[in-house]
Amino acid sequence: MSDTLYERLGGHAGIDKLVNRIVDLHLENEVAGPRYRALDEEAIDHAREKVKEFLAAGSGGPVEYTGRSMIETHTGMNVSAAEFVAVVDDIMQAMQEMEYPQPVCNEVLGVAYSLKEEIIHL
Ligand code: HEM
Repeated sequence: MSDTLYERLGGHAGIDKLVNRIVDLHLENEVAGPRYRALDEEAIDHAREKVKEFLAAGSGGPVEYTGRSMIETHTGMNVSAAEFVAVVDDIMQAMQEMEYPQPVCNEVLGVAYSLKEEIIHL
């Protein structure tokens, strides 16, 4: 059997490092940054840990996602399509910096994009 996406992302350690970098990029992001900079440290830490769980569980890792659904989380924010693209750009930039192979980047891109309707304009 081929490796799960979780394994190709480097398992717990890989996802830990990847999501830390993604959230750092979000905080600096010109388009999406204000959303994250508005959170206090506790809320950012919480979101960071939930995103790690979400990615680990969703990629086939031995982890249970204990956070809220994407619809529940993002409802009331009225996230724009531009903010969505900005967030996906950060994910791709972090993955490129960490030199994941292109097929792994493409797979994560596909997963992220599939969530668009559960995140924007809610
Ligand atoms: C594929 C794209 C995305 C994924 C997988 C994702 C995932 C998540 C997860 C797992 C959480 C934590 C849920 C919880 O607290 O239980 C979260 C929180 C959050 N997300 Fe997203 N998100 C995405 C896109 C976006 C976009 C485009 C924005 C807007 C710029 C955004 C803004 C936020 C904010 C501000 C929080 C913190 C909410 C709070 O503390 O109440 N997210 N996201």
